[in-house]
Amino acid sequence: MGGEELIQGVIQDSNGLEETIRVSIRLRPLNDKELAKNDSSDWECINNNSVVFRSTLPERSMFPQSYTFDRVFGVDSTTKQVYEEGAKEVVLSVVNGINSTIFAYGQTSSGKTFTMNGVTQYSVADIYNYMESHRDREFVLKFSAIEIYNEAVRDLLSLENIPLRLLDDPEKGTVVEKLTEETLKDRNHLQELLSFCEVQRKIGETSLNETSSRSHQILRLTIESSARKYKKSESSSTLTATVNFVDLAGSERASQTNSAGTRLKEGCHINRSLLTLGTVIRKLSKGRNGHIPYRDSKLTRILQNSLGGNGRTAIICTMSPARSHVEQSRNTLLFATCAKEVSTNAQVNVVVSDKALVKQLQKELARLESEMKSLKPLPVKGDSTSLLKEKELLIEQMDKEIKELTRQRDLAQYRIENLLHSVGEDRIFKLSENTVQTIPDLVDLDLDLRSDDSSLKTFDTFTAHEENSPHKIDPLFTMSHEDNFLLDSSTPELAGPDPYQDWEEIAQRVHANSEDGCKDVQCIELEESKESKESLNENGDLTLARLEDNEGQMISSFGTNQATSPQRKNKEIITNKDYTCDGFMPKTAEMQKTLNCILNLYPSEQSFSSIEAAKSRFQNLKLARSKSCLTVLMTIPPSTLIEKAEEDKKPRIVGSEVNFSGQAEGSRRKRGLSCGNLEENLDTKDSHSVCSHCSEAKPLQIIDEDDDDNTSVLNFSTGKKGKGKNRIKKRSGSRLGRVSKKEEPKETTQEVNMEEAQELQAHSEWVLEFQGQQRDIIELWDACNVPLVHRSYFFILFKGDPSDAVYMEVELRRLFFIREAISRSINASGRSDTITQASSLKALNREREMLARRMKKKFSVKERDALYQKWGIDLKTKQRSIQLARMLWSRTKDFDHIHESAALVAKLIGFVEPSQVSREMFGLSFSLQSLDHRSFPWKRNMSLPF
Ligand SMILES: Nc1ncnc2c1ncn2[C@@H]1O[C@H](COP(=O)(O)OP(=O)(O)OP(=O)(O)O)[C@@H](O)[C@H]1O
Repeated sequence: MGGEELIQGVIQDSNGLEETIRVSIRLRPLNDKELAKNDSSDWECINNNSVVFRSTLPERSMFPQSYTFDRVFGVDSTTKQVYEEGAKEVVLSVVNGINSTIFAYGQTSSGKTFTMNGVTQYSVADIYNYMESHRDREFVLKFSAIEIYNEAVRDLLSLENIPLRLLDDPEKGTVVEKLTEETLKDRNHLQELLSFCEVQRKIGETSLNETSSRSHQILRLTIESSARKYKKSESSSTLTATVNFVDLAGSERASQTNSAGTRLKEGCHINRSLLTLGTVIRKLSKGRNGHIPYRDSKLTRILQNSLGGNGRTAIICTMSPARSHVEQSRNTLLFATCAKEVSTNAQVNVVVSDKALVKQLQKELARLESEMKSLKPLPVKGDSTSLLKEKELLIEQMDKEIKELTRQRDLAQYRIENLLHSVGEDRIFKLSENTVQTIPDLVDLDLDLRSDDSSLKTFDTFTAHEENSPHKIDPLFTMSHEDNFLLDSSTPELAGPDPYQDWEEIAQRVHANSEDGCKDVQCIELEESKESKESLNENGDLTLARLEDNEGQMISSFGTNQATSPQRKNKEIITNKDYTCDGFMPKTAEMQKTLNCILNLYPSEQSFSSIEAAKSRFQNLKLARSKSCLTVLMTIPPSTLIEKAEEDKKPRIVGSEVNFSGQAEGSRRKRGLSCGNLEENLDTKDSHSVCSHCSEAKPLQIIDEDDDDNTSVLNFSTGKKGKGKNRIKKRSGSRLGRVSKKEEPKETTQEVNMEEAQELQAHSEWVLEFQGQQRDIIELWDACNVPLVHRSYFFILFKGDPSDAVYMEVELRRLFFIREAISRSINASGRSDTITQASSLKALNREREMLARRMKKKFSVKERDALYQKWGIDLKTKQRSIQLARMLWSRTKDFDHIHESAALVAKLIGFVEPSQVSREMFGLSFSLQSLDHRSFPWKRNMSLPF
């Protein structure tokens, strides 16, 4: 074999030859001993394929047992026949590149060695004959021989008796490590080696003093054949195959050997290999499913390819015909029967030359490269690691964010709860304020039943609420709620539950109804809006007409700190509508219309159907509560004022009239506005009697004021520290007049004078107190940025009547509270130097809006309707309450939340007990129980216009 054509690999033909193991039976002749013992044969080969057991015993002779195999050789058969018909075909497959194996299986001294030696010789002869007959091809023969004894592998070509290890080769399967493999030079060389192996085996057996083979012998002849090449550049394929000649040890069982000690151990090992061989054959005979225990013995492991694998196999089972060996013979036949069923898949093993292999490998490499290009590159380990770390960091960061957001959410929820809580308190407070400012408009209508006690109770309730509230109100939010009413002069936003889906429809109906009632008033108002300016310019001192100073300029210092500077009041004009006379006028007019509507809505039998009736009653009743409020109610309609003023061009008796006309005459003297004055001015018919109240208390001297003493609505509402002394003096006069009118005649003039003196003294003290409170309130309005609307309302309603004390007190308390809250807020921010009050209030407004939005979302329509039903408010009541609230709101624009107002009205007028008004309804933090109905005694007697 040339060195340039090294065998690099074996390629098996995919189209293998599947066949079963060729099984032959050979009966040896009776040997001399057997013949001597007349150990006659019970076996008869009836044909070339069957052997029959015929017992010589009469009782068994009738039941012959027949065994059929590929070939059965009788005692007369020669080894050549056995080889030719039982092994040659299989053996010579090796020259065609197919592995082959010839087994000799049988009991001891059955003729295995005898037969196998002959078969090997014939095979070698035939192989060489084949080689010689195929000169066009080159053949390489290699020979190796091993012996397996006691599961030890021995190299028969080696003189050293060293056990060899078995190795697993991926291509060749199990190989014997360091096995001598002789390349045969010629057939003689092979014969010498065969002889040597025989000697080696016999030497071993001789050492054991045994005549029979106790070991397995495997002679292996490998043949590489290739087409003979004529040019060095030519490449050719090579066929390579191995033929194994296996002479097994005797198959008898250990028990049958009657051996012990070494013999027993030997027998066990022999049996181990033979038993494993039998198991493998038996399993293979049933198919290749399941585990085949090739590795359970050295024999089966080495012959794995020959047993049901890539190769052709022939088994020659030798048997003794002696009757004494019947059982062993039967076992041999059973093994042969199983082996007959085993199929193999012989394939041609093509050895590719290095060049062909390189070429083939290059082709394969190109194909693989093409496939790799079409595949996406897998991520490198380093990249995937960094990516993993990146994602872990991201997850960690997201976890942190989630925790932070969760914390913020909890904090926000807590804050919102506090807000709602505080809003509830504030809302009640605000409602209380509304009650003070708006409901009193209704309250004042019920002149018969009002008392100082009721108002005081109301005030007490509010005070107690503020002082005894179990809730700690956050100043910041409290302030924001406060300013919800105080700081926002715009039309209040409908926040919170809005149960009035049919609002517009209802409103239109109500509006129509109310407009009917207010038609006259509105008509007058239209006239008034036009005439009032003229009259203002002409007269200048009516309640709502005092909008310009002596030079005719608008006073524009509402709601600003500048308002406290009298020097600037006539010089600056604020263009903002809400803070100018133009902005103030409609609001005041709206309020006035509302009040008029309320008056008109009351039935005549309740003495409130007409202003005249009310005025008449007023003149005859003792004003126990806010006289100024009532007076405003009775005198606010400017048209009426104007009408009365125009009608009474004639000189007035009272000092105010004198002053009025005096101003018309160009005098710079002005008069303070007081309820009494207005009342007196308006009531032309009864002017004398009313004025007599004032005149009794020296009204003429007191009412007259200096030119600079501006105590008009604008001055008061804008926070100007007007000299209210004269006005208060005038009030004291009214008070005195009222008192004197209601009092019974005194028994003596002295007692009367004493009482009057005491009362005068008390009233003087109140006047001073009121004046001080007024100054404080004005300052606080500025400090708290109280809108003009509120200032105006307050001014109109409370003008120094002793019964106004509670309202003054409430206003002061609230303003103090707001100012303190603002201060705390600014201080809490730590940036008092940079954060202005305005910015703080702006922030609070934002919070208020946020809160309002939240409240707005609180209930759905269905939920609200369900609540109405739950609270026993039927649709009619609901609509009526809505009507009233709508009317009030549309006129005054002073309700922050119309729905709340409506509900409050509905509750307080007696449809439902106030105690049933829950926080759910108003979005308040606690029940309106604090607004105990005793605080609103008017409701028991008040009849609503529906
Ligand atoms: N077909 C045969 N014709 C004539 N003699 C035979 C035949 N077969 C075997 N013998 C003889 O029988 C004897 C035993 O044969 P052999 O040694 O081959 O048996 P064996 O099966 O190999 O026994 P062991 O397993 O103990 O080696 C030998 O003397 C052999 O010459």
